[in-house]
Amino acid sequence: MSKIRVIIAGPRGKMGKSAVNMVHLNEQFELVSVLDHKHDGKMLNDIDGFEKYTDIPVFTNIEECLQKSKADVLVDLTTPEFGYLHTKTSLQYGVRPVVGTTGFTKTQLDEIKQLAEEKEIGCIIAPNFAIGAVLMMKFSQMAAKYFHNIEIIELHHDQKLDAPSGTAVKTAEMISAVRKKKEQGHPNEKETISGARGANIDGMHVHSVRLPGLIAHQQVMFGSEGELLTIRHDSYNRDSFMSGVKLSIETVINVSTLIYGLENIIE
Ligand SMILES: NC(=O)C1=CN([C@@H]2O[C@H](COP(=O)(O)OP(=O)(O)OC[C@H]3O[C@@H](n4cnc5c(N)ncnc54)[C@H](OP(=O)(O)O)[C@@H]3O)[C@@H](O)[C@H]2O)C=CC1
Ligand SMILES: O=C(O)C1=N[C@H](C(=O)O)C[C@H](O)C1
Repeated sequence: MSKIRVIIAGPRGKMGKSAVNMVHLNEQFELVSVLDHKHDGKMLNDIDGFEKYTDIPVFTNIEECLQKSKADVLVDLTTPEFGYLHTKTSLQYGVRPVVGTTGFTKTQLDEIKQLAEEKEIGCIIAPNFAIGAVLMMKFSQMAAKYFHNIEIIELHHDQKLDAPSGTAVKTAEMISAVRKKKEQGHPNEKETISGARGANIDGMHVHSVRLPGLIAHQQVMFGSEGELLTIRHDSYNRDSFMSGVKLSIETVINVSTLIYGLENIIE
């Protein structure tokens, strides 16, 4: 069976490094190139820390990268702005995107869905690749059928660009699909300092903590008369996300539409 040819966008990043390693170690994948806006004309093994990866060109331009790489899949682990551009361009060139980058708007997600359907090309956007995090979201959705009073606290490292996290937004969306509509808190509650109650997604409040030392953590709190249920997930390193990236690369090859969230492909 021929190998799945993979491009990684953002190889020097925290996630990109782990993804380069995972693809390199996996016999069914071949890393054919990387997209890195700061290393024009070099090979990957010219970049500090990547010496062992030989014969892999580095492109700075997404179109040139897609034209020359003859890839099946582009894995994007960059920033919300560039991740969106890379995803759309990749679909336009018939290369299937697997997107871990978070911070896309609803309108951007709708555009990507429409483009994937027009082109009949698979695309997976996963706000969280960690299997435990996907279970945390599914368990929260189950609990929300019984507990309607919910607050979400997400905690991340202080280099994160987007808030709230993609995982928190996805969790709130999954809960909203089953929860009776409700505005959390007292009907007359008033913030004396703006932002005190966090972001509001469909009446649920989402609180974003940013501290050095953290990686990626979330707890969903369900309050009821005389009891509190807390569902929590912690990622302690970026390798926790790699089984989900691997599964997404294997899956995206066989689908022809947008899949938003790993809960849609995990049995
Ligand atoms: N779905 C999931 O499970 C997970 C998703 N994420 C998401 O993945 C994304 C990356 O996270 P993380 O690795 O922590 O972030 P980092 O900041 O460590 O890495 C991002 C990398 O992308 C590079 N980059 C920026 N713009 C471009 C561009 N135009 N072309 C190519 N490379 C570019 C950056 O380079 P430079 O710094 O030189 O600008 C940097 O090396 C974020 O959106 C994050 O939220 C993170 C963890 C898990
Ligand atoms: O930036 C991160 O680190 C992470 N981003 C994703 C998100 O926004 O949910 C996934 C995970 O939480 C780590």
